[in-house]
Amino acid sequence: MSTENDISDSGVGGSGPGTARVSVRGLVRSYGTRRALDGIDLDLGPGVTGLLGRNGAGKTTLMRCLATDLEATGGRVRVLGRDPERSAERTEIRRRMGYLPQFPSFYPHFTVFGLLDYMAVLKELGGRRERHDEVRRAMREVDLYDRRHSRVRRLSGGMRQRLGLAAALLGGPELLLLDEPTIGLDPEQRIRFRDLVSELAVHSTVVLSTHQIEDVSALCRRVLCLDQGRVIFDGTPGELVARARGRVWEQGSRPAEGVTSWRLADGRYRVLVPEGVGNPDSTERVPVEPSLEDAYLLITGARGSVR
Ligand SMILES: Nc1ncnc2c1ncn2[C@@H]1O[C@H](COP(=O)(O)OP(=O)(O)OP(=O)(O)O)[C@@H](O)[C@H]1O
Repeated sequence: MSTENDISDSGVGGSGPGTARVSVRGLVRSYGTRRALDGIDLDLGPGVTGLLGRNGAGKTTLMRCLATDLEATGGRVRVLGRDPERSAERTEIRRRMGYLPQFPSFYPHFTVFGLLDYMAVLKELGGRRERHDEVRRAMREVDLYDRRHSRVRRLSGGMRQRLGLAAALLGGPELLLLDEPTIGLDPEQRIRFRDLVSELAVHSTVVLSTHQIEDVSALCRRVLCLDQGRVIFDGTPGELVARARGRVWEQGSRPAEGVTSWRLADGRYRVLVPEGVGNPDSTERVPVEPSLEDAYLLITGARGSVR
């Protein structure tokens, strides 16, 4: 019989409750009277899971609970087989996890190398030589090695984001929590990021909270959509897209209210028809294959014209 500690050490496994790196039951997190998370159940194994949801849906709150940065108000959380409410176990989780917060902040006067080395010390990564090797590896992974002597305050926004990612990668974490990691990255760096995360996710569990639907399409085997602190979809990107089939159209004129629509570059309109609403009334409408973004907008109940 496997125990929770076996799980964390196994390095492999699916996403059932017995083998999960992250296991959450009935998680509630409130801020005062506002319930940001309202009963989340979740088991995550290796691979990349995308976390989608509108602003305020609860994504960052969930990430912070998994990162041991916020305590749950109710429910049960296990990360890498450990209980974040127990001090010693919390420390062990932090040692074995990488976390890129939504708004990472750094000491501006440190150099890139100095800052990462400092974080590696806090993570208790090996002796001096091993630690420095690991810092160099992380800098190369995010293409910051040439900037290792630069002060943090002199880095561009995208470079700072990559610095945060390098910090999260230190020590080869079994669990990587990335909260909007590709904000500010140029297309070349974004591709590099996807390649890196995809490679890591062969053995690690990666949770990617993002508004960049293309990143989810490119990287995620599994997608969770949150709405008002609840999981409203849990499945593959393909299953999410399948739900939108027959509900996406293009037409020449702006549709009546009650559907989501926006004007395209060629002057036509893309129209998303939610369940329970009749199809568009235009005779020149054409059904089109939904994208993941269409499916996401439909499931989160976007309404009205997007201008
Ligand atoms: N520190 C806080 N104090 C009070 N309320 C908070 C706090 N942090 C978040 N909230 C509230 O909790 C809810 C969920 O916020 P959260 O930041 O988790 O959403 P999110 O899905 O990450 O949003 P975004 O996409 O805008 O980053 C929101 O209603 C938000 O206003």
